[in-house]
Amino acid sequence: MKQAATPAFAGKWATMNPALTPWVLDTIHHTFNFESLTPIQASLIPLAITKNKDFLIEAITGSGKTLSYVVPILERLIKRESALALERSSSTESSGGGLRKGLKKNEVFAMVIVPTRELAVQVWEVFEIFFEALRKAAVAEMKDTTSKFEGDGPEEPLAGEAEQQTIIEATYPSPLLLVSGQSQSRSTTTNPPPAPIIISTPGRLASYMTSMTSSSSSASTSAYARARRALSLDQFEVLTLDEADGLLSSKDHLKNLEVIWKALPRQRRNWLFSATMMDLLSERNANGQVGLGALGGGAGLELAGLRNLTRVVVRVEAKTKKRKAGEGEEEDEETSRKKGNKKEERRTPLMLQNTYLTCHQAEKTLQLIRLLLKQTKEDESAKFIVYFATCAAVDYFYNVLKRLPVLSNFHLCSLHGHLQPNIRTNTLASFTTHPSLPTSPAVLLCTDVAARGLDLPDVDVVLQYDPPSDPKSFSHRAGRTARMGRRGKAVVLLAKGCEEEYIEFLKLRKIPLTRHRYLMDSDEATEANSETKTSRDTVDAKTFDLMEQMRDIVIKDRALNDKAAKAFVSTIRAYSKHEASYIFRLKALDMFGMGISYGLLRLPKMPEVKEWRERVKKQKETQEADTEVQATGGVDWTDREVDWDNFGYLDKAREVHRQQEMATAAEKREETNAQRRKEAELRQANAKKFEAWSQKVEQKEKKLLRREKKDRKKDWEAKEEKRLLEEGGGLAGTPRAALHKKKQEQKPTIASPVELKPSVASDGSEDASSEEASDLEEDYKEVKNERTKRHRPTGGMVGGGMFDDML
Ligand SMILES: Nc1ncnc2c1ncn2[C@@H]1O[C@H](COP(=O)(O)OP(=O)(O)OP(=O)(O)O)[C@@H](O)[C@H]1O
Repeated sequence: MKQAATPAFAGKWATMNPALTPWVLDTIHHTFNFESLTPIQASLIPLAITKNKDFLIEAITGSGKTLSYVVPILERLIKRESALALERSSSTESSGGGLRKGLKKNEVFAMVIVPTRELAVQVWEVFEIFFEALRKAAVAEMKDTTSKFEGDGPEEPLAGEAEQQTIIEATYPSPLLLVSGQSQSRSTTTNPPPAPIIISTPGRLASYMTSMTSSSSSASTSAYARARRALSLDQFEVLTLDEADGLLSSKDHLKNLEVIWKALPRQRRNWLFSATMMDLLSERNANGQVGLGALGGGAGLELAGLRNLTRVVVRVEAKTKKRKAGEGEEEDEETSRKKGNKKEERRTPLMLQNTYLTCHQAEKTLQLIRLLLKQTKEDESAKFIVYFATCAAVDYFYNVLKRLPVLSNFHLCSLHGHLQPNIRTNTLASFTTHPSLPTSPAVLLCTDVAARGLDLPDVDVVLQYDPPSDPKSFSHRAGRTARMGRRGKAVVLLAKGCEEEYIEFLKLRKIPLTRHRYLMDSDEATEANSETKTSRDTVDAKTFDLMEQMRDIVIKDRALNDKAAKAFVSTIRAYSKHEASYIFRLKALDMFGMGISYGLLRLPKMPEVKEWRERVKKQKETQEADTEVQATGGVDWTDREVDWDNFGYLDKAREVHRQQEMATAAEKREETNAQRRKEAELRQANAKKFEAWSQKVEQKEKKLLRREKKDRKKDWEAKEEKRLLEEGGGLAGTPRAALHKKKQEQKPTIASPVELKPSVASDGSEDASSEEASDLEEDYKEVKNERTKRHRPTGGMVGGGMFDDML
């Protein structure tokens, strides 16, 4: 795997026009051991040295962009120093020391801003190589002068060696490195003095500039004014933003950059570098604005005074062959070129074998492990980088994978933004200096903190466990391998049946991917069955063995279970924020598969999981086609049986704390329960009281109602009586009797032995039957009166009337 192809070069450093300062050229030749320029260096360096323009630069990863700005900054600095030295030596402001030095101690000439502390350290180291060489040259020059003076007989005493060193270090101070947890320069003070070149992340630089307030500044002074006063920026010339698209598409970075831009003089050179620089120009912001003006929700590059940017773009062309659909392709571009295939523009290195592997969500960890094993055994790879979506996921997988027996010979390191700065530094050093061999490979598990700009030597394979949320990161991640003409391989894991559209998406961005075959267990791995496996619908049985192995690790320490849950939840949150959200749909994310792949003991309680459970249940019960659930390979979920109360932390202090918390919680629960019981009893007692009272009220109300009813009846009867009196002179008896009669007429319900017929025909005339009816009515009344008499409760007799006899 460690073969290297010749990178494309474009001319020699020695013959560059304009010629480089001798000690700069010397350093490139003898310290870096570079003889030729890369295409981007050949295109940009002469322009950047000679033209007073602002540049927007895009060139693929690992193509030497760092030297493309380091060298011009140095050349411009040298020119400015000479000019000032001349100007100032004739005035009283001579810097002294007898060496050619024009800038004053606090005068800043250039700044390089990068998104991460690791990249800042790396850039600082490149500058420092030149400054070391410069100091060595100055020492040699001094020695020369000394021996000359000694030969000639000195006129004044010369400085000793230690003193000379101090003068030289003060004259050529190292660039000032401003990053979290560290301020590296020759100075050891916490707030180091400025040097001609400052390298920093935006946040640290902005706070450095604003914290260096002058004595006259007040709280009301603006941040920019304070920043301007803090440093002497009169001689400022070059502002470089490396990974500029990353910096400018982050709101946090933009806020800090605004402070810096406003403090810097408008008359300056701006150089913006990235492997994906042009993506930024075509990106839309939330308001639909396109291009530079759209950046940062309106802040835009115009804040930085960037208007007339000259674009310098170096792309690669690859010869590609026509492929048959479904063909297993794993061919690098060099092989393709040799076969004379047609040209295609691309934005990734030619020597990068950029691939994707599809598998079920549940199989991702299994495939990751098989990739690591296969690459070391078959391709002799020794250095890997594995990208995850979140810090928590890196942390968890680092802790579980390093305990898996199958990876016992791997040296695992973890790098993410939640680690302390010194741990980050040590991790990176441990990864880069590890004597990686296929028998003892090194693996860096990380987030996008290590996606951009890091020049980690000899990385053979980049694996993306989670595709990046920001598609721009994809080529930066993959670009940590195949740098400067070396061969390299990148594999992104995509969930089968739902994430494959990403392949087409990247193709449109000129990042073509080829398919990587699904990897079988080494026992059964043959090309033939691997190919069949790619089209399978069921989940690899080994997935569940791995899940149990991971669970066995997690069950040993509750801390791992916490990490697992955090990793799972944070990854789901990150998934929901994918910029390509129409491809990476949260709705289609197989929660059970993910839980299996993470080796979880139980699934966290979150709405997304609940929803997924319901969908799987529905699919099972109703057999209703849910394509997203079906695409998972039919995995189900079962919690591991765990005695959660007795599942403790290995860390003793933490376990004691948990036990205490449990005891407190139990006490609290008991208190709450007691309180609840008391409340319930009180409620019951109150209810009883209320019941008795309410019954009384009810009875009273009923009584009142009855009285009202009675009164109303009386009123009505009185009215009726009156009315009948007025109308019914012809009716027999007293008004009350008439009323009684009328009532009887209206009361048809008591069954009479003979059916009563209407006494008045419908036309109003009396008919023959009406007399008969009237007689019958009289008989009936008599019978009824008789019965009523008998029914009167006299002598305690109950029941037994005429109708009863009839039964
Ligand atoms: N002219 C050259 N000849 C040989 N090697 C070089 C040359 N210039 C740079 N390199 C080496 O190439 C590697 C990649 O360079 P560098 O880190 O500058 O790439 P880059 O384009 O900035 O990559 P990225 O986009 O990932 O930041 C480094 O190890 C660097 O030392």
